[in-house]
Amino acid sequence: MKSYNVDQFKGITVAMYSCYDEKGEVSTEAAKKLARHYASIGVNGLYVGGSSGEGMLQSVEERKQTLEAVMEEVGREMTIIAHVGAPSTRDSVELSKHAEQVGAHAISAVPSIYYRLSPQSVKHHWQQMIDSTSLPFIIYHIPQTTGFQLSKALLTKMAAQDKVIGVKISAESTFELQQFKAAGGEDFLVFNGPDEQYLAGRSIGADGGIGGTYGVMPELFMKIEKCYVEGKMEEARSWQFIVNDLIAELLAFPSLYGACKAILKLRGLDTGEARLPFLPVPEADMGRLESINKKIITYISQAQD
Ligand SMILES: CC(=O)N[C@H](C=O)[C@@H](O)[C@H](O)[C@H](O)CO
Ligand SMILES: CC(=O)C(=O)O
Repeated sequence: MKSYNVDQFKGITVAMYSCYDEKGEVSTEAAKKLARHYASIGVNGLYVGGSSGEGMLQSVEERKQTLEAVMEEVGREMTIIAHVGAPSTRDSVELSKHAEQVGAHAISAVPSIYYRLSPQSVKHHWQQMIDSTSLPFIIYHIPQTTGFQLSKALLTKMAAQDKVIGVKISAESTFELQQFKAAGGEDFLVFNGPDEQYLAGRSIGADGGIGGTYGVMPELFMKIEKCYVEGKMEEARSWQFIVNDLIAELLAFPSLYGACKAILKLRGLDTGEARLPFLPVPEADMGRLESINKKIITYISQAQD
């Protein structure tokens, strides 16, 4: 049994999008407003500075500022996971210590990126972060972007530590998800990564999900979760299909993050543009984006009926 309260991480965790001002600088004001918005609709947790949060495109200082703003605003009401992974172990450890100082509930990290690393190097990289704080640690497995294939053997070794409470798995294999859950044991948390497979992941053993597109429609993922918990599988499935059609439309823009952030802006939640190399929504596509936004809003109101 883990000595940490793992239940607080279950359910829907929004991977927060980056928050910038009109000049492209980190905006703590926008981060607070966005975090407050999620708290107000009853989202369980936030994942800060991950893929959707563009942590890899930000300086260590910018990442600290963002996390501090989120903690200040909602740290007492929501479960906050700080993504502290950076290419260098040094920066990752600095971010880990900072996350503990400001009261985050857990730290999480991808393997170091760019270099092709041995499993021993990745294990050591993660271990330095783990040993630098008393916070629980969540592995972030996203091989399609990092290139690192986390083996069941390494996962099992990591999960044996009390502090390693879970893995967020963004690989699209639900087989791998199930195998990781089995390897980690009953109270080892597995978070579904691909939003398109939330229900599939949940059905095969995931304890909850952490996702980027949740950010523009958390209510719909909360609805899928509710239907699943109540055993209404057909209804859960029909909501997942609705969500998937929306995600397919969002993926057709030059950048998914750019499109989602533009949707938030249409709703009065201005988080600035995604940072380059992520492209903004082309002017010519704004009409299409507006109609997707309207569709999402309609579904959200139906989900709440
Ligand atoms: C690479 C990436 O951003 N992955 C996210 C987290 O796993 C997902 O939430 C996706 O954004 C989502 O599933 C859309 O494909
Ligand atoms: C964790 C995740 O889904 C993201 O960072 O986008």
